[in-house]
Amino acid sequence: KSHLQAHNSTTSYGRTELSSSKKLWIRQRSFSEMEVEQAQLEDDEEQVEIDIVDEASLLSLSMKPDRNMALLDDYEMEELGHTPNTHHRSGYVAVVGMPNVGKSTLSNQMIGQKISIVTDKPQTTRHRILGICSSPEYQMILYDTPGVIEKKMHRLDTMMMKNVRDAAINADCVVILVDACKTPTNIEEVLKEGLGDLEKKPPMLLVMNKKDLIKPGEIAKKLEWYEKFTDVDEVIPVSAKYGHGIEDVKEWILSKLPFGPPYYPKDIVSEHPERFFVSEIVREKIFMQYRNEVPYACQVNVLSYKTRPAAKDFIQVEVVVDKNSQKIILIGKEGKALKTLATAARLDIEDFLQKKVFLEVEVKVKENWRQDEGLLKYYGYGGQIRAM
Ligand SMILES: Nc1nc2c(ncn2[C@@H]2O[C@H](COP(=O)(O)OP(=O)(O)OP(=O)(O)O)[C@@H](O)[C@H]2O)c(=O)[nH]1
Repeated sequence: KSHLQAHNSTTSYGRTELSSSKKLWIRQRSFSEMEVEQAQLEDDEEQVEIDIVDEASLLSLSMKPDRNMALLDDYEMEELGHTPNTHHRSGYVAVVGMPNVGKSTLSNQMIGQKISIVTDKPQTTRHRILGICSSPEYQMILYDTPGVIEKKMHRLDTMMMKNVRDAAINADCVVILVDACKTPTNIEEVLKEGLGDLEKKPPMLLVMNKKDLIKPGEIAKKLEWYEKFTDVDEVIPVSAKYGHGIEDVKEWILSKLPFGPPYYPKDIVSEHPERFFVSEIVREKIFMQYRNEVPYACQVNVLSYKTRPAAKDFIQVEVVVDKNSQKIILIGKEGKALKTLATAARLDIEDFLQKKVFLEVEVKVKENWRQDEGLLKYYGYGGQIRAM
């Protein structure tokens, strides 16, 4: 038997191990009772394991799997009802663009599920969110790259930049997002940051987002400008927020993807563990509730996530900040601010997971975490995320 170890299961989420590449990923699967018990036992030992975890158990989000080492073997295909189809297309799509242009909104619309956080503050997407958009005929693996950053203030920013580059190198095509409200400018800078000095550029689509905010005449003029002064293969105006033009974007991407079997089972929407979404939701709420530099100084870690068949899931989260003054702000008078944050986050997490949870949020000070390369890697900024 090949790459996947099959689990027989009945409820909730499970893990599948790719024994050949030692990759762990989550998919909608279920556990037998014995597995639930075992998972609970493992959970109790989790804290210890985190410290000794080796490189092999990290998910590499930028790695494009080799087709020959297909993730799905014949057994899986059969189980998922996927019959070999020579017209099936699949591939990797890098979404690049300046901060706040709507990359997360576009990805979420394409996948039809809220998977990356959307706020009106720039640079909130730190990790690359890998969303998977599937239909019986295709599978698009979307890289929602972090916002391209101009000022390199922290080591964190440099590591984010590297992630952006890796994303484009692996892509079968690139979607460059620009804000339709802004005066057209050369996209060379964004491209250079995104693609680096690639010899052979993948097919490129320029998506002019937020078209709902400008007049039709202006759209036409800007569209013409981009067609004339950039070397992208096509320009499509869309309104990601209102879902206009999304199908056209999908159609263009589809035409650029190579023929081939799916990389992942069709029921997967993302390669990230659920706990990653939990921390992203908490981060989103921090951005919504606090001002100035506070949200940018926060790192959210999920310390423990226990699934309990007979009770609410128990989730323990820590928010790491640079300074004590930030901690005081986060907690607020008599802990009121933190309570508001935790409630808002819990409601959204419950909505996302479709079940009730118990959420515990704690604030910790770790001076200068944003300059500490070791800590940053540990938090997953090296283009990898810890699989737990
Ligand atoms: N009017 C309008 N607003 C939009 C549209 N698409 C996105 N927005 C808004 O623009 C803001 C930024 O959207 P995001 O999707 O977070 O942008 P992003 O490019 O992922 O941002 P970073 O994480 O900073 O890279 C949010 O307030 C969105 O609601 C659109 O089509 N029309």
